[in-house]
Amino acid sequence: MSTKVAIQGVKGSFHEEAAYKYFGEAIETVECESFKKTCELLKQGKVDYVVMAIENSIAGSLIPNYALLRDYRFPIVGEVYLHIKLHLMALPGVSLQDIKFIQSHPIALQQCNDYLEENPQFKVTEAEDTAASAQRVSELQLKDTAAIAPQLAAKLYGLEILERRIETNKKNYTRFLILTDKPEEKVKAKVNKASISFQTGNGVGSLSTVLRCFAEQNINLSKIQSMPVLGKRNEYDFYVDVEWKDQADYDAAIRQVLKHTNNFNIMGEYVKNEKV
Ligand SMILES: O=C(O)C(=O)C[C@]1(C(=O)O)C=C[C@@H](O)C=C1
Repeated sequence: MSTKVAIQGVKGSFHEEAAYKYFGEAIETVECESFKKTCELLKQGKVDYVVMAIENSIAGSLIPNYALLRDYRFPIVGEVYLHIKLHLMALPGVSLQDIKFIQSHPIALQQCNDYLEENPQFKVTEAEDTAASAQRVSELQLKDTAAIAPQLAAKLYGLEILERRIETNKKNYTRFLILTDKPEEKVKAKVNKASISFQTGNGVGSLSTVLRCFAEQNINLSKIQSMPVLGKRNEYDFYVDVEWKDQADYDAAIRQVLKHTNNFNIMGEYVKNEKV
């Protein structure tokens, strides 16, 4: 039986591309209409993994997904970075002059702001995800509508690319997390990154004391995100990603951090995705 991976969106979306990049193409991707649905399927044992976007280099963190990580507490077992390349696509035979409407995922639209501003003749509408907009153009045979989507979606839904690489910033990356409820035995020597959450007191220097523990052990902090603790004023959960070269440095830093934090949780230890 092939590995089942829940993705937000339909086949041909960046989530599917991220799943293929991490697992290879011999998997079965399971389409979900929301990130919450992907987590529910994992909880019910209907899939083996979830692929979840967590941040984009232009749009920033996907904050609601931090709440899902907090609520479902699935271990993070890996990460994938994708170079996001966006194309304008339409039915075969349709030319740019025929296009009146453009559809895509709101984040993808945001990433193509310059192109859309330079072409005010197009009426822009939001879709559930990039590939769903390509699927709709194809299924409804919309001759006046183009989708902004990845190349994979053009291939899958039989569309032709009218304009290539219309994203404003060509250095456009999205980071995805790989979640599961049955963590694999990782070869400890290879693991070099972790996602951790904790709370600190609301006092002078309490967060900097924790961060110093990492710095003193030569541990690189690659991301920090805070989320309010539900129902508690001025109290936050901090989510940090850390990277290391020497496992002993990481172990020592964690021993120190434990002395200065509450609700400390290692959400996952995994291999950093170096190749983008
Ligand atoms: O619409 C898609 O194809 C998605 O996979 C969603 C998504 C996102 O959630 O940010 C993924 C990567 C890109 O940044 C744009 C959209």
